[in-house]
Amino acid sequence: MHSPAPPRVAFLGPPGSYSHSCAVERFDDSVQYVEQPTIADVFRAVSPEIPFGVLPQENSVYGTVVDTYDALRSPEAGQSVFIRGELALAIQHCLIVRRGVKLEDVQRVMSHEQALGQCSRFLSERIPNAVLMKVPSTSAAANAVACCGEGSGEPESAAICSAHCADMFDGLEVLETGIQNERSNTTRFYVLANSLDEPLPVATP
Ligand SMILES: O=C(O)C(=O)Cc1ccccc1
Repeated sequence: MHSPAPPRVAFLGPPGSYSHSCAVERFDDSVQYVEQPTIADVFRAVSPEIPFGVLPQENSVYGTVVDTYDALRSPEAGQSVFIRGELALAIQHCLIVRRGVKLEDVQRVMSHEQALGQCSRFLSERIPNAVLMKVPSTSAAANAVACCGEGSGEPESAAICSAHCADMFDGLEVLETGIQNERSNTTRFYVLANSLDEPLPVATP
C-alpha cells in the first residue's frame, strides 16, 4: 500500500532563502517543497495542486514586505488564498563572496530588497561605493555570486543572505556576519492555504 503523497508547499526559492528555512521549521519533512522564483509566484502557486505556501510579511527593522502586501491586495486573497498561520524567524544576515574576495574588492551587492534595507548601515559605512542590486531572494543572490566568477565580465559581487547559503552554493565564503542594522532582527511569515478547512500539515516531532 502506498501512503498518500505529502501536501505541497510553495516557497520563495532557491533553497537557502529565509522563506525556505521558515517553511522547513514549520513543516519539516511532512510536506513536499515547491520552489518559486518570486513572491508573486508563491502567491499564485497556492491552488488545489499546491495547497499551501509561505511568504515573508513584515520585518522588525525594515517593515512591510511590499511584494507580499501587493499580492494580498489581489482579488484572490480571501477568496481562493487564505492566511492560515504566522511564524517569526530571527535573522542574522551575512555578507558572502566568492572564496578569496576581500571587502575592498566588492563592487556590487545583491540581495532581496528587504535584506539590503535591513543592512543599510553596514553598506553605507563599509562599502559606500558598491552598487546595490535587488534580486528576488537572498538565495538567488548567493547563486548569482557563485555563478559570476572571474572572467564572467560581471563586477565583483557579494550577496547578503544567511550563512547557510555559503554551504549551499559552490565556492562561497562568509566575509562578515550579523551585518543587519539592529542586533535583534525578526521577520514574520504567513502560512497561506487555498482553503479554510484543509488541516495544516504538522511536522512529526
Ligand atoms: O529572500 C529571502 O531569503 C526571503 O525569504 C525574503 C526575505 C528577505 C530578507 C529577510 C526576510 C525575508
